[in-house]
Amino acid sequence: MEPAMRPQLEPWVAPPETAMELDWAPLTRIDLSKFESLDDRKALANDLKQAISTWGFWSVVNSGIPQELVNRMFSISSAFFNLSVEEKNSVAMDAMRGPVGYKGPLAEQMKTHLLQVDVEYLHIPIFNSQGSSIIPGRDRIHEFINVFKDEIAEFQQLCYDMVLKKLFILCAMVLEVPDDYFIQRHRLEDASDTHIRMLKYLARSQEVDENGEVRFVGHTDIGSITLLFPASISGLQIQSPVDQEWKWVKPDPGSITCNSADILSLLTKGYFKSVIHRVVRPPADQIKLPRFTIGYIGRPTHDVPIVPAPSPLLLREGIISEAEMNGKFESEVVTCQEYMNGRVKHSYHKDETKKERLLERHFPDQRHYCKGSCTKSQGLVLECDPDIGSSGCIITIFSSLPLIESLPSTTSALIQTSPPINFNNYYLLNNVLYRFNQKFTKWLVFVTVFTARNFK
Ligand SMILES: O=C(O)CCC(=O)C(=O)O
Ligand SMILES: [Fe+2]
Repeated sequence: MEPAMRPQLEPWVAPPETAMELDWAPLTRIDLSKFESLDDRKALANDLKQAISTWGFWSVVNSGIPQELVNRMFSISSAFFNLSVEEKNSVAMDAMRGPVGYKGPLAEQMKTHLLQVDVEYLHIPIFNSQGSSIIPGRDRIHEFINVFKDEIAEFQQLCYDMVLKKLFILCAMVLEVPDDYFIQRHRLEDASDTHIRMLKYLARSQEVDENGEVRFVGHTDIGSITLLFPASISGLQIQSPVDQEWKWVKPDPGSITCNSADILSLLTKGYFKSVIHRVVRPPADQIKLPRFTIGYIGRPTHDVPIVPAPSPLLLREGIISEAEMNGKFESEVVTCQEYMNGRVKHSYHKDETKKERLLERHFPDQRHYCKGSCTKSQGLVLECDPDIGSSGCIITIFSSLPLIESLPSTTSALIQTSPPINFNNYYLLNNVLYRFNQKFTKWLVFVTVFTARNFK
Protein backbone atom coordinates (compact mmCIF):
# COMPACT_ATOMS: atom_id res chain seq x y z
CA MET A 1 0.00 0.00 0.00
CA GLU A 2 1.29 3.44 -0.87
CA PRO A 3 2.17 5.63 2.08
CA ALA A 4 -0.49 8.09 0.90
CA MET A 5 -3.14 5.50 1.67
CA ARG A 6 -1.97 5.10 5.22
CA PRO A 7 -4.20 6.52 7.90
CA GLN A 8 -2.78 9.61 9.55
CA LEU A 9 -1.52 8.71 12.99
CA GLU A 10 -1.40 10.95 16.01
CA PRO A 11 2.27 11.75 16.71
CA TRP A 12 3.41 9.95 19.84
CA VAL A 13 4.12 12.16 22.80
CA ALA A 14 5.64 10.32 25.73
CA PRO A 15 3.81 11.06 28.97
CA PRO A 16 5.78 12.78 31.76
CA GLU A 17 7.85 10.57 34.00
CA THR A 18 6.89 10.02 37.59
CA ALA A 19 8.21 12.57 40.08
CA MET A 20 8.00 9.99 42.83
CA GLU A 21 11.08 8.45 44.33
CA LEU A 22 10.55 4.74 43.99
CA ASP A 23 12.73 1.86 45.11
CA TRP A 24 14.58 1.60 41.79
CA ALA A 25 16.56 -1.48 40.76
CA PRO A 26 20.27 -0.69 40.24
CA LEU A 27 20.44 -1.72 36.60
CA THR A 28 23.70 -1.77 34.68
CA ARG A 29 23.76 0.51 31.62
CA ILE A 30 25.22 -0.94 28.47
CA ASP A 31 26.24 1.92 26.19
CA LEU A 32 26.24 0.45 22.70
CA SER A 33 27.97 3.49 21.22
CA LYS A 34 31.08 1.91 22.75
CA PHE A 35 30.64 -1.38 20.93
CA GLU A 36 32.95 -0.67 17.98
CA SER A 37 36.24 -0.34 19.84
CA LEU A 38 37.59 -3.70 21.02
CA ASP A 39 38.78 -2.43 24.40
CA ASP A 40 35.47 -0.76 25.13
CA ARG A 41 33.63 -3.85 23.93
CA LYS A 42 35.57 -5.99 26.40
CA ALA A 43 34.57 -3.58 29.15
CA LEU A 44 30.95 -3.82 28.00
CA ALA A 45 31.15 -7.63 28.07
CA ASN A 46 32.41 -7.40 31.63
CA ASP A 47 29.53 -5.14 32.62
CA LEU A 48 27.03 -7.44 30.94
CA LYS A 49 28.57 -10.46 32.68
CA GLN A 50 27.92 -8.87 36.02
CA ALA A 51 24.33 -7.93 35.14
CA ILE A 52 23.23 -11.06 33.34
CA SER A 53 24.55 -13.42 36.00
CA THR A 54 22.81 -11.60 38.85
CA TRP A 55 19.80 -9.37 38.09
CA GLY A 56 19.20 -10.73 34.59
CA PHE A 57 18.07 -7.20 33.66
CA TRP A 58 20.06 -4.28 32.30
CA SER A 59 19.42 -1.22 30.20
CA VAL A 60 20.82 -0.41 26.79
CA VAL A 61 21.52 3.18 25.79
CA ASN A 62 22.67 4.68 22.49
CA SER A 63 21.36 1.73 20.51
CA GLY A 64 21.24 3.76 17.31
CA ILE A 65 17.58 2.89 16.66
CA PRO A 66 16.07 6.25 15.69
CA GLN A 67 13.73 7.51 18.39
CA GLU A 68 11.29 8.59 15.65
CA LEU A 69 10.93 4.97 14.58
CA VAL A 70 10.32 3.87 18.18
CA ASN A 71 7.74 6.65 18.50
CA ARG A 72 6.08 5.44 15.29
CA MET A 73 5.67 2.01 16.91
CA PHE A 74 3.94 3.64 19.88
CA SER A 75 1.70 5.63 17.50
CA ILE A 76 0.78 2.50 15.56
CA SER A 77 0.14 0.59 18.77
CA SER A 78 -1.98 3.33 20.31
CA ALA A 79 -4.05 3.70 17.10
CA PHE A 80 -4.52 -0.06 16.79
CA PHE A 81 -5.81 -0.35 20.35
CA ASN A 82 -8.30 2.46 19.59
CA LEU A 83 -10.01 0.25 16.99
CA SER A 84 -13.33 -1.32 17.96
CA VAL A 85 -13.34 -4.51 20.01
CA GLU A 86 -14.83 -6.40 17.02
CA GLU A 87 -12.08 -5.16 14.73
CA LYS A 88 -9.33 -6.16 17.14
CA ASN A 89 -10.92 -9.53 17.81
CA SER A 90 -10.94 -10.28 14.09
CA VAL A 91 -7.29 -11.27 14.64
CA ALA A 92 -7.84 -12.90 18.04
CA MET A 93 -4.85 -14.86 19.23
CA ASP A 94 -4.85 -18.59 19.69
CA ALA A 95 -1.80 -19.14 21.87
CA MET A 96 -1.63 -22.80 20.83
CA ARG A 97 -0.95 -21.72 17.25
CA GLY A 98 1.91 -19.42 17.98
CA PRO A 99 2.47 -15.88 19.14
CA VAL A 100 0.42 -13.90 16.62
CA GLY A 101 -2.70 -11.79 17.01
CA TYR A 102 -4.71 -9.82 19.55
CA LYS A 103 -5.64 -10.61 23.12
CA GLY A 104 -8.29 -8.53 24.87
CA PRO A 105 -8.10 -6.96 28.32
CA LEU A 106 -10.09 -9.62 30.11
CA ALA A 107 -8.11 -11.44 32.74
CA GLU A 108 -6.25 -14.36 31.26
CA GLN A 109 -6.64 -17.48 33.35
CA MET A 110 -3.65 -19.76 33.26
CA LYS A 111 -3.67 -23.12 34.95
CA THR A 112 -2.36 -21.83 38.20
CA HIS A 113 -3.08 -18.15 38.29
CA LEU A 114 -4.41 -15.08 36.56
CA LEU A 115 -1.68 -13.97 34.20
CA GLN A 116 -2.78 -10.51 33.28
CA VAL A 117 -5.54 -8.15 34.30
CA ASP A 118 -6.59 -5.07 32.33
CA VAL A 119 -3.93 -5.57 29.70
CA GLU A 120 -4.52 -5.93 25.99
CA TYR A 121 -1.84 -6.94 23.61
CA LEU A 122 -0.98 -7.59 20.03
CA HIS A 123 1.72 -9.94 18.81
CA ILE A 124 3.19 -9.24 15.38
CA PRO A 125 5.38 -11.91 13.76
CA ILE A 126 8.71 -11.27 12.09
CA PHE A 127 8.17 -10.24 8.48
CA ASN A 128 10.34 -11.56 5.68
CA SER A 129 11.63 -9.40 2.86
CA GLN A 130 8.29 -9.84 1.02
CA GLY A 131 6.48 -8.56 4.09
CA SER A 132 4.88 -11.89 5.02
CA SER A 133 5.22 -13.72 8.27
CA ILE A 134 8.36 -15.86 8.35
CA ILE A 135 6.21 -18.81 9.42
CA PRO A 136 3.54 -19.82 6.91
CA GLY A 137 0.08 -19.81 8.46
CA ARG A 138 0.93 -17.19 11.05
CA ASP A 139 -1.18 -14.67 9.23
CA ARG A 140 -3.40 -13.19 11.91
CA ILE A 141 -2.19 -9.74 10.97
CA HIS A 142 -4.82 -7.02 10.97
CA GLU A 143 -5.12 -4.94 7.81
CA PHE A 144 -4.42 -1.85 9.91
CA ILE A 145 -1.05 -3.34 10.90
CA ASN A 146 -0.36 -4.59 7.39
CA VAL A 147 -0.47 -1.03 6.13
CA PHE A 148 2.52 -0.19 8.34
CA LYS A 149 4.45 -3.38 7.85
CA ASP A 150 7.45 -1.85 6.08
CA GLU A 151 8.06 0.40 9.10
CA ILE A 152 7.46 -2.49 11.50
CA ALA A 153 9.83 -4.70 9.48
CA GLU A 154 12.47 -1.96 9.63
CA PHE A 155 12.00 -1.74 13.38
CA GLN A 156 12.35 -5.54 13.70
CA GLN A 157 15.52 -5.54 11.63
CA LEU A 158 17.06 -2.70 13.65
CA CYS A 159 16.22 -4.36 16.97
CA TYR A 160 18.04 -7.41 15.66
CA ASP A 161 21.03 -5.72 13.96
CA MET A 162 21.65 -2.83 16.33
CA VAL A 163 20.83 -4.42 19.68
CA LEU A 164 20.26 -8.15 19.77
CA LYS A 165 23.23 -9.17 17.65
CA LYS A 166 25.53 -6.96 19.70
CA LEU A 167 24.19 -8.34 22.96
CA PHE A 168 24.69 -11.85 21.63
CA ILE A 169 28.31 -11.05 20.75
CA LEU A 170 28.83 -9.70 24.27
CA CYS A 171 27.20 -12.86 25.69
CA ALA A 172 29.58 -14.98 23.59
CA MET A 173 32.55 -12.95 24.84
CA VAL A 174 31.42 -13.54 28.42
CA LEU A 175 31.26 -17.29 27.83
CA GLU A 176 34.46 -17.36 25.73
CA VAL A 177 32.70 -19.06 22.82
CA PRO A 178 32.95 -17.87 19.18
CA ASP A 179 31.41 -14.44 18.66
CA ASP A 180 28.64 -15.76 16.44
CA TYR A 181 27.62 -18.63 18.77
CA PHE A 182 24.27 -17.13 19.77
CA ILE A 183 23.72 -15.28 16.48
CA GLN A 184 23.82 -18.65 14.69
CA ARG A 185 21.10 -19.83 17.04
CA HIS A 186 18.97 -16.73 16.48
CA ARG A 187 18.77 -16.37 12.72
CA LEU A 188 16.16 -13.76 11.96
CA GLU A 189 15.40 -15.14 8.50
CA ASP A 190 14.54 -18.65 9.74
CA ALA A 191 11.50 -19.91 11.63
CA SER A 192 11.35 -18.85 15.26
CA ASP A 193 8.75 -17.52 17.68
CA THR A 194 10.42 -14.12 17.82
CA HIS A 195 7.80 -11.38 17.64
CA ILE A 196 6.95 -7.80 18.43
CA ARG A 197 4.64 -7.42 21.40
CA MET A 198 2.54 -4.29 21.76
CA LEU A 199 1.00 -3.94 25.20
CA LYS A 200 -1.54 -1.51 26.56
CA TYR A 201 -2.26 -1.53 30.29
CA LEU A 202 -5.59 0.20 30.86
CA ALA A 203 -5.70 3.07 33.29
CA ARG A 204 -7.64 2.29 36.44
CA SER A 205 -7.90 4.34 39.54
CA GLN A 206 -7.09 2.71 42.82
CA GLU A 207 -10.66 3.15 44.05
CA VAL A 208 -12.16 1.01 41.31
CA ASP A 209 -9.26 -1.37 41.19
CA GLU A 210 -11.05 -4.49 42.35
CA ASN A 211 -8.34 -6.79 41.08
CA GLY A 212 -5.54 -5.31 43.15
CA GLU A 213 -2.35 -3.66 42.05
CA VAL A 214 -0.90 -6.39 39.83
CA ARG A 215 -1.43 -6.11 36.09
CA PHE A 216 0.92 -8.84 34.88
CA VAL A 217 1.82 -11.39 37.54
CA GLY A 218 5.35 -12.44 38.42
CA HIS A 219 6.77 -14.49 35.57
CA THR A 220 9.95 -15.22 33.68
CA ASP A 221 10.03 -14.83 29.90
CA ILE A 222 10.31 -18.02 27.87
CA GLY A 223 12.73 -16.96 25.15
CA SER A 224 16.28 -15.63 24.96
CA ILE A 225 16.41 -11.87 25.34
CA THR A 226 13.50 -9.47 25.65
CA LEU A 227 13.90 -5.83 24.65
CA LEU A 228 11.35 -3.52 26.25
CA PHE A 229 10.74 -0.02 24.94
CA PRO A 230 8.86 1.57 27.82
CA ALA A 231 6.67 4.62 27.34
CA SER A 232 7.81 6.45 30.48
CA ILE A 233 5.07 5.09 32.75
CA SER A 234 6.50 3.11 35.64
CA GLY A 235 5.04 -0.24 36.54
CA LEU A 236 7.65 -2.88 35.77
CA GLN A 237 9.18 -4.47 38.84
CA ILE A 238 11.81 -7.17 39.17
CA GLN A 239 12.51 -9.46 42.03
CA SER A 240 15.84 -8.61 43.57
CA PRO A 241 18.29 -11.53 43.64
CA VAL A 242 19.69 -10.01 46.82
CA ASP A 243 16.63 -9.94 49.07
CA GLN A 244 13.76 -11.11 46.80
CA GLU A 245 12.01 -7.77 47.27
CA TRP A 246 10.31 -6.11 44.29
CA LYS A 247 12.31 -3.22 42.82
CA TRP A 248 10.98 -0.76 40.24
CA VAL A 249 12.59 -0.49 36.82
CA LYS A 250 13.12 3.13 35.82
CA PRO A 251 11.82 3.77 32.30
CA ASP A 252 14.63 6.07 31.19
CA PRO A 253 13.68 7.95 28.01
CA GLY A 254 15.52 6.60 24.99
CA SER A 255 16.81 3.53 26.78
CA ILE A 256 15.82 -0.09 26.24
CA THR A 257 15.17 -2.35 29.21
CA CYS A 258 16.60 -5.78 28.44
CA ASN A 259 16.34 -9.09 30.19
CA SER A 260 17.63 -12.58 29.66
CA ALA A 261 14.94 -15.24 29.58
CA ASP A 262 14.50 -18.94 30.26
CA ILE A 263 15.99 -20.46 27.13
CA LEU A 264 19.13 -18.34 27.34
CA SER A 265 19.37 -19.42 30.94
CA LEU A 266 19.04 -23.06 29.87
CA LEU A 267 21.69 -22.56 27.19
CA THR A 268 24.08 -21.45 29.90
CA LYS A 269 22.89 -23.95 32.48
CA GLY A 270 21.56 -21.23 34.70
CA TYR A 271 24.62 -18.97 34.60
CA PHE A 272 22.62 -16.29 32.80
CA LYS A 273 19.63 -15.58 35.00
CA SER A 274 16.02 -15.41 33.97
CA VAL A 275 14.59 -13.26 36.70
CA ILE A 276 10.98 -12.99 37.84
CA HIS A 277 9.35 -9.70 37.00
CA ARG A 278 5.83 -8.28 37.02
CA VAL A 279 3.88 -5.14 36.20
CA VAL A 280 1.90 -3.27 38.83
CA ARG A 281 -0.37 -0.24 38.96
CA PRO A 282 1.68 2.89 38.12
CA PRO A 283 2.61 5.38 40.85
CA ALA A 284 0.01 7.94 41.98
CA ASP A 285 1.05 10.71 39.56
CA GLN A 286 0.71 8.39 36.54
CA ILE A 287 -2.24 6.31 37.62
CA LYS A 288 -4.72 7.98 35.29
CA LEU A 289 -2.71 7.21 32.17
CA PRO A 290 -2.71 4.02 30.13
CA ARG A 291 0.69 2.39 30.01
CA PHE A 292 2.16 1.25 26.70
CA THR A 293 5.10 -1.07 26.15
CA ILE A 294 6.65 -2.20 22.90
CA GLY A 295 8.59 -5.43 23.28
CA TYR A 296 10.91 -7.27 20.94
CA ILE A 297 10.52 -10.82 22.18
CA GLY A 298 13.70 -12.58 21.06
CA ARG A 299 13.49 -16.36 20.81
CA PRO A 300 15.91 -18.85 19.26
CA THR A 301 15.44 -20.43 15.88
CA HIS A 302 13.13 -23.45 16.17
CA ASP A 303 15.71 -26.11 15.38
CA VAL A 304 18.20 -25.12 18.11
CA PRO A 305 18.81 -27.96 20.60
CA ILE A 306 18.69 -26.93 24.24
CA VAL A 307 22.17 -27.82 25.40
CA PRO A 308 24.58 -25.74 27.41
CA ALA A 309 27.06 -23.70 25.39
CA PRO A 310 30.52 -25.33 25.34
CA SER A 311 31.94 -22.51 27.36
CA PRO A 312 35.41 -22.63 28.94
CA LEU A 313 34.10 -20.23 31.58
CA LEU A 314 31.21 -22.55 32.51
CA LEU A 315 33.60 -25.51 32.60
CA ARG A 316 36.04 -23.67 34.86
CA GLU A 317 33.23 -22.63 37.15
CA GLY A 318 32.10 -26.25 37.43
CA ILE A 319 28.74 -25.43 35.85
CA ILE A 320 29.08 -27.78 32.90
CA SER A 321 30.82 -31.14 32.72
CA GLU A 322 33.49 -32.28 30.25
CA ALA A 323 30.78 -34.33 28.52
CA GLU A 324 28.62 -31.24 28.10
CA MET A 325 31.63 -29.28 26.93
CA ASN A 326 32.04 -31.87 24.19
CA GLY A 327 28.41 -31.67 23.13
CA LYS A 328 27.68 -35.21 24.28
CA PHE A 329 23.96 -34.68 24.85
CA GLU A 330 23.12 -32.84 21.62
CA SER A 331 21.07 -35.64 20.11
CA GLU A 332 18.93 -36.50 23.09
CA VAL A 333 17.67 -33.12 24.14
CA VAL A 334 14.69 -31.14 23.00
CA THR A 335 14.72 -28.36 20.48
CA CYS A 336 13.66 -24.83 21.29
CA GLN A 337 10.45 -25.31 19.33
CA GLU A 338 9.55 -28.40 21.34
CA TYR A 339 10.36 -26.57 24.53
CA MET A 340 8.28 -23.53 23.66
CA ASN A 341 5.31 -25.63 22.52
CA GLY A 342 5.57 -27.59 25.72
CA ARG A 343 5.65 -24.46 27.81
CA VAL A 344 2.55 -23.06 26.16
CA LYS A 345 0.69 -26.32 26.75
CA HIS A 346 2.00 -26.40 30.29
CA SER A 347 0.60 -22.97 30.99
CA TYR A 348 -2.83 -23.03 29.42
CA HIS A 349 -5.92 -25.05 30.20
CA LYS A 350 -6.67 -25.68 26.56
CA ASP A 351 -5.76 -28.88 24.75
CA GLU A 352 -4.41 -30.68 27.72
CA THR A 353 -4.56 -34.40 27.95
CA LYS A 354 -4.58 -36.31 31.17
CA LYS A 355 -1.17 -37.73 30.43
CA GLU A 356 0.37 -34.34 30.11
CA ARG A 357 -0.93 -33.66 33.59
CA LEU A 358 0.33 -36.86 35.07
CA LEU A 359 1.77 -35.47 38.25
CA GLU A 360 -1.12 -33.19 38.83
CA ARG A 361 -3.26 -36.19 39.73
CA HIS A 362 -1.17 -36.32 42.84
CA PHE A 363 -1.48 -32.64 43.40
CA PRO A 364 -5.06 -31.90 42.41
CA ASP A 365 -5.01 -28.48 43.97
CA GLN A 366 -3.20 -26.40 41.43
CA ARG A 367 -1.96 -24.01 44.02
CA HIS A 368 -0.67 -26.72 46.19
CA TYR A 369 2.74 -25.96 47.50
CA CYS A 370 5.25 -28.69 47.91
CA LYS A 371 8.85 -29.01 48.78
CA GLY A 372 11.03 -30.91 46.45
CA SER A 373 14.53 -31.69 45.49
CA CYS A 374 16.50 -33.25 42.74
CA THR A 375 19.84 -34.50 41.63
CA LYS A 376 20.90 -35.21 38.14
CA SER A 377 21.39 -38.92 38.72
CA GLN A 378 18.40 -39.65 40.88
CA GLY A 379 15.71 -37.37 39.64
CA LEU A 380 13.29 -35.50 41.71
CA VAL A 381 11.91 -35.57 45.21
CA LEU A 382 8.62 -34.07 46.11
CA GLU A 383 7.30 -33.66 49.57
CA CYS A 384 3.88 -32.20 49.95
CA ASP A 385 3.83 -29.30 52.26
CA PRO A 386 0.38 -28.07 53.14
CA ASP A 387 1.87 -25.20 55.13
CA ILE A 388 2.89 -22.83 52.43
CA GLY A 389 6.57 -22.23 52.92
CA SER A 390 8.62 -19.44 51.51
CA SER A 391 8.96 -21.35 48.28
CA GLY A 392 7.32 -24.22 46.53
CA CYS A 393 6.83 -25.66 43.11
CA ILE A 394 4.29 -27.06 40.74
CA ILE A 395 5.53 -29.74 38.43
CA THR A 396 4.22 -30.96 35.14
CA ILE A 397 5.71 -33.69 33.03
CA PHE A 398 5.22 -33.28 29.37
CA SER A 399 6.62 -35.37 26.60
CA SER A 400 7.18 -33.61 23.34
CA LEU A 401 7.29 -36.92 21.50
CA PRO A 402 4.15 -38.82 20.60
CA LEU A 403 3.14 -39.70 24.10
CA ILE A 404 4.69 -42.85 25.31
CA GLU A 405 2.00 -45.24 26.52
CA SER A 406 3.98 -46.75 29.33
CA LEU A 407 4.67 -43.79 31.49
CA PRO A 408 6.32 -44.72 34.75
CA SER A 409 3.42 -46.29 36.57
CA THR A 410 3.73 -44.16 39.63
CA THR A 411 5.35 -40.90 40.33
CA SER A 412 7.30 -42.48 43.14
CA ALA A 413 10.09 -43.21 40.71
CA LEU A 414 10.56 -39.51 40.56
CA ILE A 415 10.25 -38.85 44.21
CA GLN A 416 13.62 -39.03 45.94
CA THR A 417 16.81 -37.13 46.82
CA SER A 418 18.10 -33.80 48.08
CA PRO A 419 18.86 -30.90 48.47
CA PRO A 420 15.53 -29.10 48.63
CA ILE A 421 14.28 -27.00 45.76
CA ASN A 422 14.57 -23.36 46.46
CA PHE A 423 14.85 -20.26 44.41
CA ASN A 424 18.55 -20.54 43.95
CA ASN A 425 18.63 -23.96 42.42
CA TYR A 426 15.50 -23.52 40.31
CA TYR A 427 17.60 -22.87 37.25
CA LEU A 428 19.65 -25.94 37.79
CA LEU A 429 16.52 -27.97 38.29
CA ASN A 430 14.86 -26.69 35.21
CA ASN A 431 17.97 -27.50 33.28
CA VAL A 432 18.65 -31.02 34.42
CA LEU A 433 15.13 -32.26 34.62
CA TYR A 434 14.31 -32.19 30.99
CA ARG A 435 16.41 -35.20 30.47
CA PHE A 436 16.53 -36.75 33.89
CA ASN A 437 14.90 -39.94 32.80
CA GLN A 438 17.40 -41.33 30.33
CA LYS A 439 15.09 -44.22 29.54
CA PHE A 440 12.77 -41.95 27.65
CA THR A 441 14.70 -39.46 25.67
CA LYS A 442 13.26 -36.05 25.09
CA TRP A 443 11.24 -35.70 28.20
CA LEU A 444 10.35 -32.23 29.16
CA VAL A 445 9.74 -31.49 32.78
CA PHE A 446 8.54 -28.09 33.74
CA VAL A 447 9.07 -26.87 37.21
CA THR A 448 7.41 -23.68 38.18
CA VAL A 449 8.73 -22.35 41.42
CA PHE A 450 6.58 -19.91 43.25
CA THR A 451 7.02 -17.88 46.31
CA ALA A 452 3.96 -16.64 48.05
CA ARG A 453 4.76 -13.21 46.72
CA ASN A 454 4.25 -14.34 43.14
CA PHE A 455 0.55 -14.35 43.71
CA LYS A 456 0.37 -10.91 45.21
O1 LIG B 1 5.17 -4.13 30.18
C1 LIG B 1 6.26 -4.38 30.68
O2 LIG B 1 6.97 -3.49 31.14
C2 LIG B 1 6.73 -5.81 30.84
C3 LIG B 1 6.05 -6.78 29.96
C4 LIG B 1 6.53 -8.18 30.15
O3 LIG B 1 7.07 -8.54 31.16
C5 LIG B 1 6.34 -9.15 29.08
O4 LIG B 1 5.74 -8.80 28.06
O5 LIG B 1 6.79 -10.31 29.23
FE1 LIG C 1 8.03 -10.50 30.84
